[in-house]
Amino acid sequence: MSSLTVTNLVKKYPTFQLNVTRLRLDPGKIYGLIGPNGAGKSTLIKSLLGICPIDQGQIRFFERPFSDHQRESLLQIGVVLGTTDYYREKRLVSLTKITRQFFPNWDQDCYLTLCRQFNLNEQQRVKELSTGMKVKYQLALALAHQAQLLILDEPTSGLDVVARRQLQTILRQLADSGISILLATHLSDDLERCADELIVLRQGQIIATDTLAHFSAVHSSTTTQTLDDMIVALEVPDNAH
Ligand SMILES: Nc1ncnc2c1ncn2[C@@H]1O[C@H](COP(=O)(O)OP(=O)(O)OP(=O)(O)O)[C@@H](O)[C@H]1O
Repeated sequence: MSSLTVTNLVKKYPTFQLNVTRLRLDPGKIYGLIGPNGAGKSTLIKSLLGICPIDQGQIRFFERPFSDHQRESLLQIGVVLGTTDYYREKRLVSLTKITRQFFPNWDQDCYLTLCRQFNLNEQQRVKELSTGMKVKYQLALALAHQAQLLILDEPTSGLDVVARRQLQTILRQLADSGISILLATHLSDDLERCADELIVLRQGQIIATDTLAHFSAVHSSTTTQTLDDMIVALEVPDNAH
């Protein structure tokens, strides 16, 4: 069973158009969604989640059409979208209490373990958290409702190297347990350490999907070429080098 299937998705903005003819995510894999600034990564993620209405296309989570099964689908998905500043005055403990009511599969032990791992103090208010701590909190919420698919928009960008490595390890373990993960990132470190497959976006279109190993074998012209070099060569048209 696929975790996500997208067919002929179109999302139009006045100066930008996202066109995804086909995309499929399978359980147990981490998909690195990459592309230069403005390529459409966040637009794709928001379109998938119904945050911005699409103009055309079919989205199926766990084989069910999203348009007819929004609530059930969203219960199976964990989401981290940037570091949105919400409910700044609330303590984490109150925010969690509210959040968990929406999720029948909420696992409080898992949530508390993650808070400990991430050094999150539940008595703190949202406004007192650093950027990285906000990301960690969102992740703890996403993971505690036992989502089968995680959709993460640059979750590691505000994290220090220790927290980033910790998160990469957690994501790998989750994928190995059968969870599917869509990870939008600008950090090749994330890709090298945990992605199984790459989805490369440019100007609103997927220009490549490949396993990391195959991508590296095909696109590496020299043994010293880094993953960043290969991505730049693929994403930036020749005449723009
Ligand atoms: N609400 C909006 N209204 C109009 N245009 C938008 C809107 N949101 C995004 N866009 C446009 O869509 C394009 C893709 O933006 P998007 O944020 O999806 O890119 P991205 O790949 O996530 O970029 P980054 O790596 O910088 O986060 C950009 O040209 C942006 O200006």
